Amino acid sequence: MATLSPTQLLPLSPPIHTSNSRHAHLSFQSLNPNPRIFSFNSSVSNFSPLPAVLSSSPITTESDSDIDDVTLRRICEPHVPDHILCRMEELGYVAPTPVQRQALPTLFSGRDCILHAQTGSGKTLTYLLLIFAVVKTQRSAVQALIVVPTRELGMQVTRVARMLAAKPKEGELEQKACTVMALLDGGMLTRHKSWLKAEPPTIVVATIGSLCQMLEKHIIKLESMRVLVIDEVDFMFGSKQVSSLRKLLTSYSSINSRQTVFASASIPQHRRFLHDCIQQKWTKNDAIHIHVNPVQPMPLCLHHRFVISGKNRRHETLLSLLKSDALQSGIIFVGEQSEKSKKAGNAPPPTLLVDFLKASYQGCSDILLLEEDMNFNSRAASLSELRQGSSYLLVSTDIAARGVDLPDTTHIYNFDLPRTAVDYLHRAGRTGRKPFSDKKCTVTNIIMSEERFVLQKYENELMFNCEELIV
Ligand SMILES: Nc1ncnc2c1ncn2[C@@H]1O[C@H](COP(=O)(O)OP(=O)(O)OP(=O)(O)O)[C@@H](O)[C@H]1O
Repeated sequence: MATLSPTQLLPLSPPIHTSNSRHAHLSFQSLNPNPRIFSFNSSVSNFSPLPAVLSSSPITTESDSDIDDVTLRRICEPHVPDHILCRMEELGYVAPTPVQRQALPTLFSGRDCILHAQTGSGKTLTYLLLIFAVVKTQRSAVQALIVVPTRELGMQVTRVARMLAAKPKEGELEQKACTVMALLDGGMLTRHKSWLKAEPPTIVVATIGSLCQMLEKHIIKLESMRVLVIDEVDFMFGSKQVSSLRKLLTSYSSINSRQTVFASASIPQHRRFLHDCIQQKWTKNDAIHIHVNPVQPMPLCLHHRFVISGKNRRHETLLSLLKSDALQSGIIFVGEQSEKSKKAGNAPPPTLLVDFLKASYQGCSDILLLEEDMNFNSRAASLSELRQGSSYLLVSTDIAARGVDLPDTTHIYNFDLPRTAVDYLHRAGRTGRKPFSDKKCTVTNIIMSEERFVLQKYENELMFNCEELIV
């Protein structure tokens, strides 16, 4: 199984026809000269003609004005219980985002789906609403499983699911409240064991490592699972845990008894992935790829800049950017420490940067660190502190690049360039996360002159423009 890498994207075919021109789609295909390298299933060597279900068609046949007025409630009724819809509205989810408008009717029809839409477009609420439509809280069994790549993303998805699942008001319904368990690496598995034995939760949000431990010991059972979601699917298939993921998709439950949803903002070679999903029986034959806004992989509200800086001046460059941006809240992405540097006993670069900022930057009350080597409690504490603070500066490795939702983030700084275009897309997507806001957010790259061509390559692949800033 090969890992997924950045691929060049190019408009390939003419728009796939839709009955409504506003939903017209273009398909993209990787230009990678050796497609097997990036395959989700390198064993599939001969391509049969691609299945006819490759791209989404418009789900609705309503007129333009109806579409403009449509509410999430209208799309979800009668599938999602009313108390969940009320809670959803209390939380401020009233109008659907494009992915919700396009995907929910298909999801409610029971089809397996690859949910492919920009960062910050509302994919989490989309699959959670499907789950709430399907599960029956009277049954005492795990009925929905959401698999995520990191503990941080798992905590966030659990938080949203629990907010939506808040107990029905007294007398309103005889229903039991829906329970949500977070089964995440670094958690207390003994506590979870007792919970699973006493009364299985309705929804489980899990990282694959912890989940497999529970599955192998038969502590968690998935026979009653009706919905399986794999979030950040391209990352999951490119990770070391791919064999566990394949096993989960094929051995612990049957595609016929569950609905399978794969979600991500980046699915390189998505046509091939859909093909492999069907061939490998990870999904049913009529699985659909719903690709929202394929001509624009990067959210339009982002303004991209770059600053050329000498290697030894990057801390000062960052400091002067922070001062001139007068930012409210931002994330600074730093590359991982090399093995050589670790062996030499050097402090990790994110730690050094936090120390530098604490000593020299007064513009932000909270300067926090998030990196893989921190213990799980400190990682959790960093994120929950951020969610409470009104102004923050988070210094992080790519651990915060996928899925983490901090809607108040207005600025992203790439102190080190990401390794791939896909990584750039996800880092940049940690800002501009208020679906109905037209506020511009900024992504700034601090680069050395010899890195300009790398950034240019990302601009071409992801179809955005980066403006030079002289500081
Ligand atoms: N219908 C809606 N109305 C208002 N806000 C919404 C709606 N749906 C989602 N949001 C908000 O949009 C933000 C982004 O949503 P979400 O985290 O689901 O994005 P995503 O598509 O999963 O992004 P990523 O690919 O980066 O993980 C969240 O803060 C969420 O609360």
